[in-house]
Amino acid sequence: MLTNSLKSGHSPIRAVIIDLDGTMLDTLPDFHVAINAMRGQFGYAPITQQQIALMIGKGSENLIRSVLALDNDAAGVEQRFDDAMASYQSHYLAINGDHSALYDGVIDGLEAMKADGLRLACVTNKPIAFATPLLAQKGLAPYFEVVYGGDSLPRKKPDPMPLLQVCADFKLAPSQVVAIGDSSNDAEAARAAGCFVLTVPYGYNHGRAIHETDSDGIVISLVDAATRIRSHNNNAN
Ligand SMILES: O=C(O)COP(=O)(O)O
Ligand SMILES: [Mg+2]
Repeated sequence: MLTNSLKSGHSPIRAVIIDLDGTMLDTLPDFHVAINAMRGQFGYAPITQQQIALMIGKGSENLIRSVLALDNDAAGVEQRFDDAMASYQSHYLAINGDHSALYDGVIDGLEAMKADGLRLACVTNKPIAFATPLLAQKGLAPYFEVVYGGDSLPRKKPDPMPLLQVCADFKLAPSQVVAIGDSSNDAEAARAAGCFVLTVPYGYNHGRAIHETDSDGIVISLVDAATRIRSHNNNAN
């Protein structure tokens, strides 16, 4: 049961907003290849997946600034930002999905949610031009009625804007919606929107244990999440 469902009078959950990187797909190897291709072009030494994992979660601009900051002062970062971003984007699009894999239980979890009549949206901080072909390539696109990338709206997670937009699209109150993600960005956005939030422990949370993030529960897979939502709804009014 979702923690907050212990409150009396809770309504059933009707929709689920699911994060992409670190929740449905292990995309770290794609980031690694694209970032090091960009770094090679600029004459910078390759960096490790572990370094990149700490920088993922707040969208491409934040990632590129963090990567450039390894070799540049603040002025150098801004000076090289546009060229580095263009290089990174072309390298990423060239390999998008080639080195990424679905986490266990993703398809089964999405199937279970669909079977339970839940509406599904994907909200990612990944640019929409990366997210759309990636969802299609991995067979995830048909599950989602709505997809928002980090550049689809004026503000991205941890701002609640994309989650509130999904609630509006689905004509649901935030209290009828649960977000599932791997990072504090997802949890903060959900809390600010007034949605429930479940977290997964296997993704990228800026190097922090997911237990440090405030949520309504930690689920080991999307199958586990589907089970929690079903039990919440069985106890709802
Ligand atoms: O691209 C990122 O920074 C993270 O994307 P996510 O929101 O799907 O985890
Ligand atoms: Mg994520």
